[in-house]
Amino acid sequence: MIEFKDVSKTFDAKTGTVSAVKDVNLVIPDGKIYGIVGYSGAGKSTIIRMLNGLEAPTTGSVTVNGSEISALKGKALRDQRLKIGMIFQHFNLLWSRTVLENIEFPLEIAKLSKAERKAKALKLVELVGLKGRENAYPSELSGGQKQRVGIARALSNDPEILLSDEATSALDPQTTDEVLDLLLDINKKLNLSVIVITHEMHVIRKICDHVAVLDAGEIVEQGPVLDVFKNPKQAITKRFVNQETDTGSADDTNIAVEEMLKKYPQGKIVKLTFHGEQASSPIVSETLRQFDDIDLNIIEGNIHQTQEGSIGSLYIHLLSDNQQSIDGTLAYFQTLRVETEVIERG
Ligand SMILES: Nc1ncnc2c1ncn2[C@@H]1O[C@H](COP(=O)(O)OP(=O)(O)OP(=O)(O)O)[C@@H](O)[C@H]1O
Repeated sequence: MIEFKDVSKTFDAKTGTVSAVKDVNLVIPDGKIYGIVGYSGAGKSTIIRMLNGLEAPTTGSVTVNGSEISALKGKALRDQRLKIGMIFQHFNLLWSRTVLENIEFPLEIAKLSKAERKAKALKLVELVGLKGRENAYPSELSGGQKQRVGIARALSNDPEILLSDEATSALDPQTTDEVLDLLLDINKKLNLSVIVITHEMHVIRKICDHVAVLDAGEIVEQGPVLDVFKNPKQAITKRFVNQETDTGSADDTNIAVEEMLKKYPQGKIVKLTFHGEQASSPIVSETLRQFDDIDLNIIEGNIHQTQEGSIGSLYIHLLSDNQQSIDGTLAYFQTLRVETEVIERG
């Protein structure tokens, strides 16, 4: 288990004191995939650096399986670092070495014999789906293949934790999904804890069990991924969730909503968010059967899968001469346990 307890980190810069991480509390259980999402400058790198002992917290403690990282020195710290494998946005491969040699590199440092290194690296090549490419150089590989090498290398010392630092940010959407599927597969096969640092909610939604939202050094919201998607509380979390649940761009949606509001100023635009079984229930037709003086236009909708089930969102326009029916419809959605948000002109 990884625990950040009341962790703050400040830096003394020329411009004054920078508060990079503020009073962070996190508990990451073994074997889970835990996401930390934040925009640039939110403090993600500082959190990683405190986890692998490159920075010490100014106050508070970071412990991994009971040992406090900032108290470790010399060999104990080096041994602890071996328990954390890392993968990076730009892969950090050695360009003059083949796939196999890259994977063997940490094992050379760990002073394994040539035969042991090779046997282990070959197993890892197979695990990450690169069989047949052992002797290729990084320049001969696609981005997704390079990241597979990065993953195999990160696993070579049998770490307890895999730390993914924006590992899919340089990849196209399809390759991103392939690499995420591989991380999921490795998490299950090796029962490894995976910490995913990202600015992309898609990555969180697709593989994480739990998410913490980091904003200006603070964790402003955290919880199981489905809960956070269903009911984001903070404005920044809503922005992250909307990255994922809106089908068009935020601008397209805003334009469509503005047009609808202009066209039917007396109606209401409502965003419905539904999950699990509701995502496949005929909610719209059930609602229309209940209220015969309601007209309902669908503006746009979508559905996505998370590790805990599906989640969908639907923008609708409700129109009626009878305000009570509109209120009744909104209340009816709530009885169906659909999250509703009335969109007002921004
Ligand atoms: N060594 C340092 N000295 C001074 N300020 C620092 C130092 N390291 C980080 N900071 C500041 O702390 C804040 C958090 O930085 P950090 O690199 O952790 O964010 P991040 O979320 O990883 O951003 P990015 O995704 O852009 O790397 C920023 O304001 C940054 O300028």
